Amino acid sequence: MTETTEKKSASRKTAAKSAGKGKSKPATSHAFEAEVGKILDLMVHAVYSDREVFLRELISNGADACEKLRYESRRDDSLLAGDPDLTVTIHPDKDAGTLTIEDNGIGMTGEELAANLGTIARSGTQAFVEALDNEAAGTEGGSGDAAALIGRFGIGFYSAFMVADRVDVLSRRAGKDQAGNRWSSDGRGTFGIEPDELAPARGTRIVLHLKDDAKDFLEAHRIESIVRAHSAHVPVPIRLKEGEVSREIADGGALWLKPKSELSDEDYTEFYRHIAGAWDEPALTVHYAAEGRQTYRVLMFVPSEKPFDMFDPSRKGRTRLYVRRVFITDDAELMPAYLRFVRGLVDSDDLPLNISREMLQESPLLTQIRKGVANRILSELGKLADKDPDAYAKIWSNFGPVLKEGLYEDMERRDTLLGLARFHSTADMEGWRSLKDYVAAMRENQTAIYYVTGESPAQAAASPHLEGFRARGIEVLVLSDPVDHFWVRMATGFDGKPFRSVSQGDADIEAVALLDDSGDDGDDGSPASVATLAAFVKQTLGDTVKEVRTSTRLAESPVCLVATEGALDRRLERMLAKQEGAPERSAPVLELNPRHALIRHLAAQAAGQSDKALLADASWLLYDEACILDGETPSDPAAFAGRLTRVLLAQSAPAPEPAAPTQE
Ligand SMILES: Nc1ncnc2c1ncn2[C@@H]1O[C@H](COP(=O)(O)OP(=O)(O)OP(=O)(O)O)[C@@H](O)[C@H]1O
Repeated sequence: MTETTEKKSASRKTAAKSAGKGKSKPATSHAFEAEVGKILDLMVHAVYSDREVFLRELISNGADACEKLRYESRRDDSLLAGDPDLTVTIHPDKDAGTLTIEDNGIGMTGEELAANLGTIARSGTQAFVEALDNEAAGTEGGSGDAAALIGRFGIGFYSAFMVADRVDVLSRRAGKDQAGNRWSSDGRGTFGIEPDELAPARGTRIVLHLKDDAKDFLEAHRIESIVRAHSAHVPVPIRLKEGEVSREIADGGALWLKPKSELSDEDYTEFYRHIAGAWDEPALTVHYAAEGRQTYRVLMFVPSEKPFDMFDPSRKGRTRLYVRRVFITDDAELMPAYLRFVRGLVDSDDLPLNISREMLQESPLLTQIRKGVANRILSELGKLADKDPDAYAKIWSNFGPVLKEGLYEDMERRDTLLGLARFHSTADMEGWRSLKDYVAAMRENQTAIYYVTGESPAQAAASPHLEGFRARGIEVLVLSDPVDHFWVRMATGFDGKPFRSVSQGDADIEAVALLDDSGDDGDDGSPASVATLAAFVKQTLGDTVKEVRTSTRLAESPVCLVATEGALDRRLERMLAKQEGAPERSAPVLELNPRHALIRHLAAQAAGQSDKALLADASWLLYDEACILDGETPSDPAAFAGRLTRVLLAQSAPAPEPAAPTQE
């Protein structure tokens, strides 16, 4: 169990326990969970122009409650007794100043009222509250940018407090002899629960005592237009009750059964918002019927904004499974974890209606559906990438880090996913390059797809390892998502070209011509003396480095560190070193740039009769410099400072008399 879920269920239990007590005493007051308090505070003080969204949220909850009852009634149809037509009814009462939203769905017991309407129900909510805290820190009263946050987050039941200064929830669980209860609150810190037989015979009645500035929500035309805009396609009919007369204002027809030609973008957007509990537009809509070995309909959406729970440790998706229009569960994990940001539903004609949620995991029919849907989503993403690269790039910037998890989790679809992957690269730091683009732009004699890793694109791009690649016009992919470290080690390549880190093994790029070789006089120092220097440096550094050698990957810097062939990437190693039980870090290779003035100068000294103690200091300084370029600090700052002082002193000393041996 993660920390959040642990906390959540603990607080749910406490709330449920105190509610249980509440039943024996007439009205008990309970404190809201701290996080709820924050959300409520936001709702009560909301200066949010779209506050009509509360109605969509309450209708959505009512419809969900009806769908849950429809599911349970398959095993026990007595649950529907006397009232089989599931509906959500909206009832404005101008005299009382109340707006009532009632459903005859599953209902809640007293315990459930306390647990569901006193604590945080959703996994993303914790992240929402954190985002809220950050906003509040920077804004007056926290309501300015908070409004934008409300818009990004499906706000749920608590949104009622945007328009009401008191909310009563009367509810009775479906089933024989269930007691009715009333939950009541002004949204300021506490709520009460008491037994109340005025609760509906089955389901939930939510009575909003509207604030003075929210009385326009009592107008029938206003309600109708909100329902048309936000709730026309919830899969349960909606009725409007004026006085004693009631009429249907939305028919509850399953939108996904309708042909695409009859549906507009607005219809899809509204339905997406209902099913995803979101407020953005879908960035991609996938709607189709599969016919063949089995028949099912699919309506899936890729959001245009990141859901708050995208990196929740549970990695669970929230797609819904229906069987012949009956909602079964949103926990069937229809999508592989790396597509968990996709929202929507599958409606199967062939699964048995009485399938239990437990049996779903083993169902071969469902396995087939899962496979078909994931393939289809990936192929639709691919089509979008071809047809509208900008729209696809937006999806990739939001969900690329999640999709990339598939590169090491889903071997079967790895090539498809590599085709969908986009990267920043040294050829285009802002935009997105595909591997196809990369391969097309490869230089003559280039044999591999090169990448550099770093904590940010800017940091990765500043790496000295890139110099030789830049000088040869070789494009390098910039990998800066934590997930990159994992897939890139396992990827076998793309289009027959292996992936290679620029900071690992032999750079292997000599065969690629320099873009501008006018500055290159072909003089690599004297190869013999650089080799002598390399041998001297290796002898001085001992086991600190595996090897010292001349480099092709450097152009401007004198030195750099690289990992040996087959070892872990140095950045990954450093990242892992912070964790417990990490493997010991392996000794790197120190590479010297034979064209660099400093290396040439030192090579000459190594070959001549110079002061070897000073050259040893310089050797260590070269190593320290390489560490610094690699983003690390010298491991022994005092020794580093000592060497630096001695070398600088020798530089500024007058004539090069035979130098006195330096004292260690
Ligand atoms: N009309 C209702 N009938 C039965 N249960 C309800 C009703 N309204 C709310 N609930 C319960 O209260 C919980 C919290 O509702 P809330 O709207 O805050 O979040 P949510 O509905 O879980 O989130 P989302 O809107 O994203 O599905 C629900 O999950 C549900 O269990």
